[in-house]
Amino acid sequence: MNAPKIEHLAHHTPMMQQYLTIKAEHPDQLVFYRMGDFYELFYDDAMKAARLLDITLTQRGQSAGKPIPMAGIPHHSAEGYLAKLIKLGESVAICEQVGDVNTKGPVERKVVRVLTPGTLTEDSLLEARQDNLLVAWTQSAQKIGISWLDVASGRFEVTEFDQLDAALNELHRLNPAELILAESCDHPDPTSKVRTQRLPDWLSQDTAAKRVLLDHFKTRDLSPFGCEQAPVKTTAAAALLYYAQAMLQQPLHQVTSLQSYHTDDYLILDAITRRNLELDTHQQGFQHHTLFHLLDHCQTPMGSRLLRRWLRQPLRRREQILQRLSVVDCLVMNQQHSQLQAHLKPIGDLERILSRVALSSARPRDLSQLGRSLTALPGLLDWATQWEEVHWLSSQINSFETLADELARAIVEQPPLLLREGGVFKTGYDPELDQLLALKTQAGDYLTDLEKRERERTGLASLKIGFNRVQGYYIELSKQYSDQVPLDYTRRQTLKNAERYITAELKNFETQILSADDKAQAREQALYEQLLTKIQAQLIPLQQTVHALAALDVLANFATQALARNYARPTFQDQPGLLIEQGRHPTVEALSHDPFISNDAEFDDRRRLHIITGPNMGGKSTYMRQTAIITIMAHMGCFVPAKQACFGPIDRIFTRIGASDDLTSGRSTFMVEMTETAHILRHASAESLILMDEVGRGTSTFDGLALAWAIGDYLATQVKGFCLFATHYFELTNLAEQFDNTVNMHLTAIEHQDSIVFLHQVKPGPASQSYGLQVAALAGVPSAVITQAKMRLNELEQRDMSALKPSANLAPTTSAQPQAGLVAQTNEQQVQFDLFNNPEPDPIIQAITDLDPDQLTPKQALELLYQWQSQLNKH
Ligand SMILES: Nc1ncnc2c1ncn2[C@@H]1O[C@H](COP(=O)(O)OP(=O)(O)OP(=O)(O)O)[C@@H](O)[C@H]1O
Repeated sequence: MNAPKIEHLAHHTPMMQQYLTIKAEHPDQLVFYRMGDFYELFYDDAMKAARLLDITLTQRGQSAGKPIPMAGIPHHSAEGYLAKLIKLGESVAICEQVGDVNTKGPVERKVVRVLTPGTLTEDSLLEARQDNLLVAWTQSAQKIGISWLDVASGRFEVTEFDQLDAALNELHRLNPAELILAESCDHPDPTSKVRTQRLPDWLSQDTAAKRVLLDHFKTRDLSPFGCEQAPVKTTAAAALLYYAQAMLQQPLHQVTSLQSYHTDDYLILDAITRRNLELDTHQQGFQHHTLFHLLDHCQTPMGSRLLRRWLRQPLRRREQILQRLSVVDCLVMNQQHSQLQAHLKPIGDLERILSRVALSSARPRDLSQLGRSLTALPGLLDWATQWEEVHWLSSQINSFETLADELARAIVEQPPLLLREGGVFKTGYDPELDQLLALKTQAGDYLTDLEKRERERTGLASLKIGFNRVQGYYIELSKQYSDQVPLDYTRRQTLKNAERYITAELKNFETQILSADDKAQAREQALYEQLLTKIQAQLIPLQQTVHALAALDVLANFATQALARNYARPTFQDQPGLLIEQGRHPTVEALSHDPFISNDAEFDDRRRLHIITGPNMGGKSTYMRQTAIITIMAHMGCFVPAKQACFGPIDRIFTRIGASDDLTSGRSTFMVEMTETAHILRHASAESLILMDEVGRGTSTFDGLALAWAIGDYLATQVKGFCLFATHYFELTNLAEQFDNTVNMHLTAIEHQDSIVFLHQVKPGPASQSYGLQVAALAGVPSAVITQAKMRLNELEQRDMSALKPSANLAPTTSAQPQAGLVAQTNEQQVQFDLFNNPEPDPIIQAITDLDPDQLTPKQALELLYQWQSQLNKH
């Protein structure tokens, strides 16, 4: 049932009027309306929450003559429900009671926080080892601006693009939890399921956006952020700050800088490539069996998150890569990886804790974790002084000894979840708090003494002193003694079998003790705030330390992996090329029980296009993927699964692997294949690494072969990138004879007793056989089918169908010949046409064949020529 319209408020109860006013301000969010120990949802919100959370839908009386649908969630267990709603893409406005509960009418309530998927800071709502990004997309006539903000860590970056597809690629890389678009901006990716928010257009004005950023960073202009002459960047960044501040209902103190970046500084991997290479998500959507899963043994969650970022955005700048590699090398050579990891182990998720400190929402356990983590720093810094190679990182780490000492003195080892539960501070930290707490402890002794005295005075051994929240302290006596109570006892409460009394002395004690309790709570609150302020004052150096710690964590992890898995340090050169000696596929190697066969890959100006043939299951895809993965690992600053590897400049990696229908966008297998191929041919450069797996197989044999051939030709002559081109069209092996920069490679297999053994070795030259029937038999195709296929194959071979087999003596076409004619230009291929199509002989060719030219006059010959030409023009 829809929430009633705000203009009909007068018909409602005062409480419902309050609710509806608040709800009108949060139409897109589920409003959690606090009532005592519950959050209540009403009307549509109640029905939606009941459905999504599987909680009971009830009714709460009537308002405006109609029943109010209602669903409730206990306040103390709200986090679990919130996590579920956020995971489902919902947003929730938390509306708390902020006024005095004793006032007449509904207590004042206010939305104190709006939880949306992209603005979370609570650990319980976030994945520990994954970033949670809020992304803004802005557009002008010429440029696209993209900014991203990780509210939970405070990292904030911005960039801009001239090209839509480059911007879309970046958007996919960022994988936003929530997207912000200006009101007038078309959605860049209409098929996306990411929650999208529209921002008012006034924020698209450069001056308004600039003001938001200047106010936040308290700077005079935007030049420190590289946004001065870049309106789309300014608006994108401002949109994020504005939105996130509105959701958190406070300034984002954890956001201390804005970084401008250029995607050209990184090895560009598009979404298809990341998916095909299974960098951090398996093709089937899970995280296991991915490169990230294999490599991530980081000690801290922030290390894991950084590793994922590095994996999705490898570097191109040599100095930065070498800086990382030199740390890994130092740790490996000196066997220091486990020492460093031991120093990092006690360090918690400081990045996110600091953000909560900045927002003053850190909980007692955040502070105890911060304290424990800081005490690990002096030891780590001591260790670091020995190793020159880590200086660029360790120089950014402070030891924060004073702060660590204060936290160690202040916070108990196992603090309660919430500050208001009390008991957060250690005895001895604050004398005033100690005194107030002592009163409470002494109170126990005092009450025992008072109880003893009253028993003696009344002679009633069953007299006892008790406390409850409503009545406060009381003396309780069984009803049978009512006539024996002293005169100074005043009755407080009558129960079924007992009477409760108060005396002046007990009342006096109660006043003192209850005020001590309040005072102790207020004192704890004040001490906690002081502590937060002290940490907040050091936020920037703390954040700097944390970033360096995360990087050290990833590099220590790389060193551990390098030693455990026998990886080698890659090198780099300025000449174009790429050389991998004895490379291995890291995840296939790790998951397989059989030994992995290593293979070389060598690219230079004479070996740019590699045509790879070989049987199905021979290892072509594995070989191609490992070449790309090793390249990515090297550019992350990680050692690689190879004996050695050397890289010239590489700008992007493209992959066209596998084929599947893209049902969501209504594209067939072949359409997907060609769209991806078109993207590669249009964007790849001479510095790109390109993997093409079985291009053309999604259509008819001849179209496919013709396309594959033309694409190979284009890659060799126009793009000239470093390309591995796996194919079952053996005709393509002729490209190597045509082009100086093209070579043939094949995967080896041998026949053994009517079966096939894959050797998985990459060798020069084309494959000699396809082994299709043997692989089909291995896969369990019924023997009757295999036998019939064999007979059919024999028949074809007898008809000299050599074009169906690998052939070294195919008549090569020359590059001067027009591309479209390639297929029909070889004898064997002509036979293929005949085999499948049985075409009628062309009447013109037939006429020429039947003609005796000596019998024609020149005029007749000319007439025939005109006639044939006009016939041809009609076709
Ligand atoms: N170098 C290798 N060492 C050991 N095992 C390998 C190697 N390469 C591939 N394999 C194994 O062989 C299997 C098949 O490899 P892959 O998928 O790369 O073959 P393919 O030639 O691409 O096959 P298809 O043409 O049918 O796509 C892999 O799943 C892997 O288990």
